[in-house]
Amino acid sequence: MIVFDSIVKSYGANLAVDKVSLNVAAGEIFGLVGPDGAGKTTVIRMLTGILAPTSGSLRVLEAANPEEVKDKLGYVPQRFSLYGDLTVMENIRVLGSLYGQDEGEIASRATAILSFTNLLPFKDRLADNLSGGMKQKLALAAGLMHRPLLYVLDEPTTGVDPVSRREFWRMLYKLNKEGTTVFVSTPYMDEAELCTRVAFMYNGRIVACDSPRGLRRAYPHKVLELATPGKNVKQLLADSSLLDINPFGDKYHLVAADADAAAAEVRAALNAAGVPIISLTEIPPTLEDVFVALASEVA
Ligand SMILES: Nc1ncnc2c1ncn2[C@@H]1O[C@H](COP(=O)(O)OP(=O)(O)OP(=O)(O)O)[C@@H](O)[C@H]1O
Repeated sequence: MIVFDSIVKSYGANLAVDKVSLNVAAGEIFGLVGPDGAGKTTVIRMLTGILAPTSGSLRVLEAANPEEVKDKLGYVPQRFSLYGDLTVMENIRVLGSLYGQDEGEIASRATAILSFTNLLPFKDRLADNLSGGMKQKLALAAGLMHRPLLYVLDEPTTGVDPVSRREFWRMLYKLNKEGTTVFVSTPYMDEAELCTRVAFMYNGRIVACDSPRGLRRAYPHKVLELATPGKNVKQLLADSSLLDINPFGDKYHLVAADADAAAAEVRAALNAAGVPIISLTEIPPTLEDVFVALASEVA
């Protein structure tokens, strides 16, 4: 459905996308995951035909130029602009008419989509008066007016509260079950977990691409989760054999080659400093652990 072959995009001397190759099959929820500035938006702009690559070749829905398959492609850009002074229903209808749909088609499709996105009760509300989460849902709804085969979303949940994010993902799943392939970029690792496959992007490059389970399985280290009220953990463990120490919410993830040996070392160092340990246990690596390790390998 999507093939990127050694795609490069540079802005002058700035190499935004560096030899990216991707292969996305029909039916996937494919996640492009990476921090701000990694190059995700640039990839998506090439995928949707807004930007042309500097070099390399791509195919989207069998076409070498995504412009040719625009009618089968839905796109929600990072900064989706709604008409604040129009209602929810009016916003949707405007988009329908942009796609050249006739009045009857627009009316029935708009109602179906607003019902799908749970926005029907708010159809007469001005877009300006929607909450952040509802605005995102309206953006999602708008991109569905023409029943896309491939749905491309650029960081659709950035700045949205966790409950709305979950609901948004439930809708993506529902859409996917109905046969739409989803390509979504996100900076959030919990969202990466929800994808069928994930490409990790860092500094313009894809540093790994696999299912969330496959990515975790390939992780070469052990992770210990440490809960402690101590504040200077990094300093206290600076001379240990730990490979990395990363704050993780109100805990720490300690990366080690040998979990048992590292646990003994950590207990000894914190005990010696009089720092209490609330818990210290080996846990399976999270995708964030995997990404941090991959990013430091290529940095
Ligand atoms: N029009 C442009 N001109 C020059 N440099 C650009 C342009 N657009 C993007 N860049 C640069 O290309 C790199 C990748 O940017 P891109 O927006 O694709 O990243 P991103 O992963 O989507 O991050 P963000 O979430 O911040 O948008 C960055 O270094 C950015 O500054």
